[in-house]
Amino acid sequence: MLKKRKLLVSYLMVGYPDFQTSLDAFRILLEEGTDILEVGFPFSDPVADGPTIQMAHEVALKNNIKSRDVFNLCNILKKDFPHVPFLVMTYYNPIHRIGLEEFCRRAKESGVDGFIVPDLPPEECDPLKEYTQKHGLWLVLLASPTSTEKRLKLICQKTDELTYFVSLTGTTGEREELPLERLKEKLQTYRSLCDKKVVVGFGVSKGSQAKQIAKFSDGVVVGSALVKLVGQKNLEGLREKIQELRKALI
Ligand SMILES: O=P(O)(O)OC[C@@H](O)[C@@H](O)c1c[nH]c2ccccc12
Repeated sequence: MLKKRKLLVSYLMVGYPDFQTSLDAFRILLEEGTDILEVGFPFSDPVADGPTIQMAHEVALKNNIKSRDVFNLCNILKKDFPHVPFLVMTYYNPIHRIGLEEFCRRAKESGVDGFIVPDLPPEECDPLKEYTQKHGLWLVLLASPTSTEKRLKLICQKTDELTYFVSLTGTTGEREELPLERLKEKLQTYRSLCDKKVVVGFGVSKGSQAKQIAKFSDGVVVGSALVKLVGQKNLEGLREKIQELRKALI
């Protein structure tokens, strides 16, 4: 299902700054050649997120965005973009609260292809994986520069289709400088252990950064830079940003 070119994974939050604007914005990501859509699910305690995305969680919750809205948005967009994988990015708590099987069932029904759950460690993913497998959903796991070799092997074994490699320790958010040399080494280690695809996220906001990272990975994830533009209701700027990133990954 994944294209051969370098992958552009784009993240936005459902319901930020309001449901309709987020729907229009997700559509722009798809129209401009996003390879994997990362669909943000609002949560009250988003510990891995920096200020830009924290604010998006907060506003979406104030807008009373619920799981029903997240799945509804996926359902609407999937009809027009059936070949793009949709990954719901959510903390574990909402999945647990709704129920693992129920969450998977409703996701599948809405055209969702899988999940990224940043606070679910590989050692603890089996209960959820039982149901993702049953429903044919991916569970994409995260690796970080501090993951040990033993852990990287486990992540590779458990993750579906691709690995989300976090570029740095810390929270999401744009960065002027990324630790590219260290990242390159870490990715070389991971790729010697694992032949699944690897995309790199955290801190990427510019075409030039995406281009450099794509030299030693299968693609990049971009979140905060896009969320910021949507928060300003700057959808033309969003379209230009995606075009810039897409072009850098040719
Ligand atoms: O915002 P950034 O730095 O561009 O990073 C991508 C990120 O936003 C997205 O993948 C994401 C949003 N929330 C998360 C929580 C944990 C890990 C990753 C994420």
